Amino acid sequence: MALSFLSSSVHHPYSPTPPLVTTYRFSTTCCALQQAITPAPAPAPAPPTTTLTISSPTLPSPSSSSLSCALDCQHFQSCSGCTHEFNLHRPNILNDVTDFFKILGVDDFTFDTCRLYGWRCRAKLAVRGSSTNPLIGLYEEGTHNIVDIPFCRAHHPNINAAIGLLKQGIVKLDVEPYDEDEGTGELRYVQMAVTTHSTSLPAAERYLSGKVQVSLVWNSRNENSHSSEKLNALSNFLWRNGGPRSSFHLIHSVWGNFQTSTKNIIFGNRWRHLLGERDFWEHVGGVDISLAPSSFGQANTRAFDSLLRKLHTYVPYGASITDLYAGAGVIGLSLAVSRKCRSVRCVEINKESKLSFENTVSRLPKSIDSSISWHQADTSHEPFSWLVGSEVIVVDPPRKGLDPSLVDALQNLKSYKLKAKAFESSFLKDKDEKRPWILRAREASVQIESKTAQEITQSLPNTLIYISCGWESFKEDCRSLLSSNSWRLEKAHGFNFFPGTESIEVLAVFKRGPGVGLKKKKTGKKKKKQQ
Ligand SMILES: C[S@@+](CC[C@H](N)C(=O)[O-])C[C@H]1O[C@@H](n2cnc3c(N)ncnc32)[C@H](O)[C@@H]1O
Repeated sequence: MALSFLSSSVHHPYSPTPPLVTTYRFSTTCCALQQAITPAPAPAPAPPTTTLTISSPTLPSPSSSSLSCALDCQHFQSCSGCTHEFNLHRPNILNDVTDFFKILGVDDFTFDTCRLYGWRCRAKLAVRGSSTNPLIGLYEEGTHNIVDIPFCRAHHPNINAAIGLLKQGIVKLDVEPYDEDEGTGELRYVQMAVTTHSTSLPAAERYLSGKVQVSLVWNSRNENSHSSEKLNALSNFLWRNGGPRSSFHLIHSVWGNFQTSTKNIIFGNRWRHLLGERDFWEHVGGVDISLAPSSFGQANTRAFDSLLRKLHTYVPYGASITDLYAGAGVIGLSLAVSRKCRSVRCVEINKESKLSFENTVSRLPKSIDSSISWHQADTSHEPFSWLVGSEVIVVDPPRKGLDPSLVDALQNLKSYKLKAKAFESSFLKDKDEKRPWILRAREASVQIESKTAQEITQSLPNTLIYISCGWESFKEDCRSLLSSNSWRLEKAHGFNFFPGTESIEVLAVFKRGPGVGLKKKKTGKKKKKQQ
């Protein structure tokens, strides 16, 4: 087993002084290996619950793998971010996941353990405390107390460094952190997003040299309020000390977001670009993607890339696809390039993602000959209209899973189609087009036509690819889809998107048509041999 010293130990001047703990992580040749999980190995004996503190570095023996894949984070007891301290490469939930898929006939479920530390490239953190002692972190479980997490092991190391710099700025400029009880103070939250996309660096150095886009959530209506001078001063401080002219270039850009609501909503609707590059580029799934701070972005960039590459293998070349719950359309656009899709429709409720989608499209290879569209719409309204006309449907819903109306449409595709036909024949006599899926295609929020004329078909999808970050809701949706006999489950893969937690990301591939139901339990009776 190959082990490497934690490369994030490169000490940045704004990183807080690290504790005297030497840690190890498996290199990609060990924990990040793809494992076929059949059957699940017996759980490793529980290691002692003391932090692994080693004064002089010695490599742990291979038998201590549970310790080597330990979180080893001093914030573990108080911070609510991580729930598991050991065996980060194998979350406890995996046994349930493996069993679930096995019962449904998927024996070759795989699990990609991905990067175990420094994986989080996007973090939203509360800012509380005082201007002399700011606290930046997550809530303690079940409370509204903030736990300061300067040494978080999940954060990309440059997020921790940027937090260190931000704290210095708060103290120096006397910025008042938000007080939830009083509704007073200036800085409420900060979002840190890391881009690891600098092609001016050798590939091996890019990840750890990532630059941080800092979004400061300011407790005012807009940038004209009396406290915004301080926001600008804080932004300038970050730029002067962490921007391209500083001795350690750490900051990619600084944004302001304005929020005065007393509710538990992090962002307000108003965003202002303050300093640095406006566009934030990342490279995943074979494409350059642009992500505005207001758009959804996956937290684990590397794991998402692995998932996308696996997903590509399930989409036929030249297919027409619809990407539901699409965000900025990263999945759809990466398929447009890698699978040369004939058409790609992305559907997303958040209008803020539109600009990011358009930016990403602007960098797609010119050779792409695909009809591409992005629609700001609620998938739960008339979902059938988004299902018709594509061979492959990709769904990537939030943790709560698919909207019930979408599950219903997926379960009853054929009857919807019959209704649609009746609808169509009653209207096609009219010159005016009334079919909602055709009208929607025309009214796309963003539409890029293919160079080759594309026929709008009314075929039904044959493949459904479900990407899930919510295991419990996935199980429910999966059972509903299978129980309708409209879909069968063909493949499933897991990805360690959130090491240290009880969550994993699942990629499941369904094919249309009835499949084998739940495997019957063996009764122990031998079947008579057929003569
Ligand atoms: C887990 S994210 C996936 C985003 C995108 N697939 C990606 O990987 O970047 C779920 C997305 O679904 C969107 N969403 C939530 N409810 C929706 C709905 N009813 N209709 C359309 N989109 C929705 C959210 O705004 C969010 O962007």
